[in-house]
Amino acid sequence: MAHSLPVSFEAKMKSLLGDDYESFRQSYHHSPQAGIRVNTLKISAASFKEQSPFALRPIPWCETGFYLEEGTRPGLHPYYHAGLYYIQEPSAMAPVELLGVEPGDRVLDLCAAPGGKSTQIAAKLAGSGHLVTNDIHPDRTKALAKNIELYGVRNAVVLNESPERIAGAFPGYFNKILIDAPCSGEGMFRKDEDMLKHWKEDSPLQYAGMQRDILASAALMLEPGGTIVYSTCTFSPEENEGMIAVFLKEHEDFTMVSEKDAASPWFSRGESAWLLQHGLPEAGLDPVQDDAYIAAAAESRRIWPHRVEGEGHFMAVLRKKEIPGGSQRDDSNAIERHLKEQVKPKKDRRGKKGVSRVQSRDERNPRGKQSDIDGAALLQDFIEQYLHLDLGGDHVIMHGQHLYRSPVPEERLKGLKIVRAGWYLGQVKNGRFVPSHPLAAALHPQEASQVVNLSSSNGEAVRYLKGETLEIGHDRVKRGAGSEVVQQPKGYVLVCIDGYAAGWGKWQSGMLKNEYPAAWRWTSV
Ligand SMILES: C[S@@+](CC[C@H](N)C(=O)[O-])C[C@H]1O[C@@H](n2cnc3c(N)ncnc32)[C@H](O)[C@@H]1O
Repeated sequence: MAHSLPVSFEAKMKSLLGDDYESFRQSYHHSPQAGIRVNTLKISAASFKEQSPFALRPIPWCETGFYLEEGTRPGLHPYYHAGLYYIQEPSAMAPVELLGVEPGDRVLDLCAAPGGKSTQIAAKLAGSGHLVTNDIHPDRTKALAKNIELYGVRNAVVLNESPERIAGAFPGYFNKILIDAPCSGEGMFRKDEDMLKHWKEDSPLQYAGMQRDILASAALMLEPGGTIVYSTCTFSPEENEGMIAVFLKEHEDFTMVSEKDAASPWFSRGESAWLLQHGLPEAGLDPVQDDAYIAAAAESRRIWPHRVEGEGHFMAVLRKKEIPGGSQRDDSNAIERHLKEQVKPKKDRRGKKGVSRVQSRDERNPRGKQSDIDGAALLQDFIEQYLHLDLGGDHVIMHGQHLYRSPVPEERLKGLKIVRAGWYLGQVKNGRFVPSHPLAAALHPQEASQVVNLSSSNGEAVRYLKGETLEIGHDRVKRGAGSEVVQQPKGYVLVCIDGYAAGWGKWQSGMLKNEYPAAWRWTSV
């Protein structure tokens, strides 16, 4: 499709790209490539490849990412609802690959909705360490929270905050931070008509102000030796190399990292020389005095739609210098000590392994309700009856009647707008623990005492996802670990699709009552 582009955008790109402009312009005659990224919290990329309902072609910069053939509709398969993959534009998979996330890391995704990169980070954490994921727009955090839950992430906190306020609560705390910045979106013109419609000649400079503030807050939250990846989906030098040059000038304790992807043939280098044409005075940079910062900014990476199969993207990897001979997390150690004093783990009131006494907001309130305090016991009863799971009791917290397993001490989140305090486990209702859908979505079948498996290929899974009650014989209610039939099944069963958790059902006398949440239901015919 040959998009018509804003005249001033075309003129600017022509002046920047020179001889390369024609092939750049030609790329707008091709459709954008669709992609999916396999959710390795649920299935390995190798296993998914074997059972994939779609033809897959590897995306070179992301081991778990695949191109789809044109016309494929991955959102219309039960595997999507079982959280086996995330539908993601191929270039958008690159920034997290550069962040180098490893299990055990403390990661912040500052501009995260709807959660493509957060789910990718969570997959790399593989349940160890934690993710704080945030977006400033309240509506967009709903989609973010839903995706975190659909993908079975157990170790993420979802916030709806400004970066400055998060910085107040987490100084020097994270070792990896992703800033997938709000931007003028020039790289998405081919894929998203809205970006094209909203673009104005001064959009880059408007976004640049925002980006500068976000980067400054992120710098405060990074521990020495830690890494920030800054990415945009736009071409303008003002929001890219210019932003990085200014950041380096204002943060002498940071350096550019270039070696990580030096050998990546699909990424191009940044273009510092462009700053001489666009954005230097506005950014407060002097071409002579600041030449070292301007040159360093070229160590960034660009993805060009006319050079690879993907939309336009920019990425820079920044490292905070280590403190020679010093503790690398001085700040946060002090805060940690302070928090430990405030939140001493209390003795397990039931004396059992599993859920210890719940940290309840109301518990610290002398007028707290008795029902809240019973939350730990009710949850523990549920776990004993239905699950094989050790939640690590100190982390279970209660907000009102709702129980979460939080990966960060609750005190740390005080005063922040919390969308999800962690893995949402369920709620206390009429004196019972009612398990949540996110609890089911993040379980592995072997962690459930009763499992019913539905097939994706005979219509049964779709009927479940539509909210129907299903006839399921006793012989199909199995123990999660193995294929043994449960002798006297009763109550909650984990409903799986081809062996992957999709939600709850309640089994009784050959009928599976549907517990799939109404808001999540399959609505297509
Ligand atoms: C490029 S999108 C993020 C896409 C997301 N990383 C993903 O992979 O799905 C940028 C996001 O930044 C959010 N945003 C805008 N200004 C922000 C700010 N000052 N602080 C945090 N987030 C902000 C927007 O609401 C938007 O969701």
